Amino acid sequence: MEESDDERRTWDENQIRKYDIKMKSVPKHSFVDPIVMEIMLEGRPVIITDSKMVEPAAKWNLKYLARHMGNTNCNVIVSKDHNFKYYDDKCVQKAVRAKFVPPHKKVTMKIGEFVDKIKEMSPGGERLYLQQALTHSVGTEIVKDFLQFKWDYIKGIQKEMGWGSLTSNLLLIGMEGNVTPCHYDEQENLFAQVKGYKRILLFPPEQFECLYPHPVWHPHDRQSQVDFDDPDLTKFPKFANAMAQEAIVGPGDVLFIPNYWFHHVESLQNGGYTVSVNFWYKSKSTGAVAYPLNATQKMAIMRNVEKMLVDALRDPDEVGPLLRNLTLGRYH
Ligand SMILES: CC1(C)c2ccccc2-c2ccc(C[C@@H](CC(=O)O)C(=O)C(=O)O)cc21
Ligand SMILES: [Zn+2]
Repeated sequence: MEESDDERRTWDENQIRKYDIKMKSVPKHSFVDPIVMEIMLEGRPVIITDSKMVEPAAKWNLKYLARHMGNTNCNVIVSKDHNFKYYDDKCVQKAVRAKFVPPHKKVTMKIGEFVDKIKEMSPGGERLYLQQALTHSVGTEIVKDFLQFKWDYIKGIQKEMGWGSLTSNLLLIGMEGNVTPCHYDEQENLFAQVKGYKRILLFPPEQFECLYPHPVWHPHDRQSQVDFDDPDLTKFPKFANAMAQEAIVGPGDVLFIPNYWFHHVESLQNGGYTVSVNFWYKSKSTGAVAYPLNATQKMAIMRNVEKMLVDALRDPDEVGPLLRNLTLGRYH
């Protein structure tokens, strides 16, 4: 497609994927409104408008990025369909590796090649998703823009929220219609939308039981097993009770995705390519644990139990039977 500066000023319903999920809207407020920090301090998502947090990135269109990131070898995910279901090939135990079929492949390419490929995207053809950590190596102009982000505002949030260090910023360039299926991360996330529109469905940790994440030792650790395009309500009956909080973000919007909150992310269909920059932070150290524990702490406990069991049993296939023997008929 031609580099059109008159990018879509807005979006419409038929660009949104239709899922059979009950949903309500994520609150949206200007960065000057004190309610933004109130909502964030409650550990709830909020869309922050007009912050100009990553304003210097507004000029990051494909032409500009190709010109200033030309020599960077970028990580690009190639998928045969619209889903980009993250997997971690490092933790794949050999037993599991044999059965695991990676849903996409990871390649590196120069951004110029990436730009040419997404221009020739054919419907039903393979899709690309560039995700590149923003480090000093992406080129001096890009680094210059990055240093001109509103770091005083960003650091103000980090301090008030008591977060740990900024662990990484990912530059994400997605093709229209790309989907990152429902998953959670173990970090706080300030998700800045730079170009194009994305729709995010968020679910609180309390809905863990409705979203059935893969076992911790599985390559798809942290990802929901439920296929939103075709949910199997026999295997995952509680998915019918899931209630999403929907956020549609466009250029200049920043979405707070709290630690351990499940999120499904889609680049709107027929909306052109999208550019996002995320800011992942280590979460606040739990410190003195208050009882009753909250859902996030219980998810962390469940992760530790699974890790301990797979270490103790060695064979991942023995974890299920042992947990069933432990709980069925005894704990309910
Ligand atoms: C799917 C993809 C490209 C990927 C493949 C393989 C390994 C890692 C990742 C990865 C990590 C983060 C995102 C950004 C975002 C989702 C979105 O914007 O699409 C999101 O989930 C977040 O900011 O937390 C996207 C990806
Ligand atoms: Zn994520």
